[in-house]
Amino acid sequence: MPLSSESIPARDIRDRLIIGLDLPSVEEARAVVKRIGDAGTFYKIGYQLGYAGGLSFAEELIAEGKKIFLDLKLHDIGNTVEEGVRSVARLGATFLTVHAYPQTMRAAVAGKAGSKLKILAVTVLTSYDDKDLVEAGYAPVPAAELVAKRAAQARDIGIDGIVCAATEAASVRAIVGPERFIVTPGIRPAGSEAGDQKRVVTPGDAIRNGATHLVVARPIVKAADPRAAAEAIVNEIASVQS
Ligand SMILES: O=C(O)c1cc(=O)[nH]c(=O)n1[C@@H]1O[C@H](COP(=O)(O)O)[C@@H](O)[C@H]1O
Repeated sequence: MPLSSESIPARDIRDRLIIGLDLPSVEEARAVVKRIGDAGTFYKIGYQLGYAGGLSFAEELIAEGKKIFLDLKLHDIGNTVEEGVRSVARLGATFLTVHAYPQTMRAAVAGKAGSKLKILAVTVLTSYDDKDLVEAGYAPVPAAELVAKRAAQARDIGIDGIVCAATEAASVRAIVGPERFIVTPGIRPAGSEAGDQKRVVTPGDAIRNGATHLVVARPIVKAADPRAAAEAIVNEIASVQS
């Protein structure tokens, strides 16, 4: 069963919104986190901030009681991924992404052994549609089909959760079973700009489709009032039965 907003306490509903700190410096990220205050409990740090001091900042936020998703999207030879994941596991983050290639996923599962870190497998990026897959060298395959194949492989390898577009969350749930996390970026509140995202869904529909967590960056961190933008999404999550 997907998480139900009726059966989980309010703090856990806030945890279902992961705010992407896609910002150029720790100073700017710290200022945004301060403005969001207790409306934000779970933050994602990816390439932009991660390569600009963001890993130390992640440890700072963890020490303050926030949850951290390190979106490093690892993909390399098995030994490098395994040792990299082992290093990340020591930081105390909650989630880490790897690309959903079987070798990479197996190495990540080995590297996190004995830690609390949860590995999320990125299936097909939400900025890709079927045409982009062909351009990248794949034989014509609908993105949803490739997502399903990779989700099944992730399940068989013992990955903790799947990153996919919320358009595929319901079919992924049927594949991975009731326990795994389904984390969906490409979320756009009604009326907001899609930007480079192609498979976009509103917060409410993503939860209805079975997402356990929503990843939202620009619609919050670039908003005139980031706290209000985060609160509005949390309220939308809370209003939906899933
Ligand atoms: O792994 C991710 O978080 C991710 C996977 C994916 O398929 N699509 C995707 O957009 N993301 C990340 O989710 C965030 C979405 O940002 P916004 O489009 O600004 O909300 C970015 O930080 C992306 O790096």
